[in-house]
Amino acid sequence: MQSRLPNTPQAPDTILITGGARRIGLHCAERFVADGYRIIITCRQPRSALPEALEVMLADFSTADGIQRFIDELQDRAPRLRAIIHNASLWLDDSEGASALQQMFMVHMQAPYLINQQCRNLFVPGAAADIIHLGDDVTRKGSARHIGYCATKTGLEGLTRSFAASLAPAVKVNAIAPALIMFNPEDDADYRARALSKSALGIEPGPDVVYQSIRFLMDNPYITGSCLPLNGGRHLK
Ligand SMILES: NC(=O)C1=CN([C@@H]2O[C@H](COP(=O)(O)OP(=O)(O)OC[C@H]3O[C@@H](n4cnc5c(N)ncnc54)[C@H](OP(=O)(O)O)[C@@H]3O)[C@@H](O)[C@H]2O)C=CC1
Ligand SMILES: Nc1nc2c(c(=O)[nH]1)N=C([C@H](O)[C@@H](O)CO)CN2
Repeated sequence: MQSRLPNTPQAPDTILITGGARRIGLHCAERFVADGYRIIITCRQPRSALPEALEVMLADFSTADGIQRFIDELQDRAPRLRAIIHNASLWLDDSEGASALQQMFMVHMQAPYLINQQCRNLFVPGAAADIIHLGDDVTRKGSARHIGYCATKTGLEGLTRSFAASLAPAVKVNAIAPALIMFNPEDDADYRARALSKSALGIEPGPDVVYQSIRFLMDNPYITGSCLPLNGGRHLK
């Protein structure tokens, strides 16, 4: 169960997870619900099979107007936020060139930037507060196959350090830099074998390692401006 702060009549109880209707985000949302939190997730289109416990906000961060509409609706809801998890992401290669880079800039950088800037008031003064950015281990050395993706995830890691400095001590801001967490259904056997071989531990760990990392950062009062590697030892190979 979540730890209730003493002397805070209404402890913050809501966690926002962007892109939380599928895969890692949905897993984390379900784990937080089981731990007693209210969860708001965003997705671009209505989804019928989501757990009823999840509050769903439709949001498309591909345009400035879409980001601002989401922020305005979130302000109208005025949740008492315990944390914001910036999970939404596009993993595009460079075949679409500048169009893909622009789309990933919007999702990986402009949306977190504006949401962090405009929604800091939704955290409860004096209560624990966290912003967590989902980055990528690939920022450690670059990516020949996902140049635009890597650039925008690198920018997101830069936002981590800047917002950590800007929002301290009221809000901790950290990043998690995963490598392979979970494959996509279309990943073939050869791709899967090659991806597994890139790390020292050689496993597809599944989404709960991301949830565990998020909780570690939320539950630790003395970490901010950091980027937590979650890569199975890829840096050792
Ligand atoms: N899966 C892995 O192995 C790894 C994942 N990561 C990172 O972890 C996080 C979660 O990964 P994963 O679950 O695979 O992510 P997904 O590829 O499933 O992306 C998460 C969600 O982001 C949402 N999204 C995409 N574009 C937009 C947009 N324009 N506006 C709003 N939302 C958007 C989508 O939700 P919807 O379609 O419902 O709108 C999508 O399901 C990501 O940030 C990813 O980069 C890093 C390394 C490895
Ligand atoms: N938004 C996404 N980002 C990433 C994904 C994904 O499915 N969605 N997947 C990966 C890969 O697992 C990679 O880490 C290993 O091949 C990276 N980012």
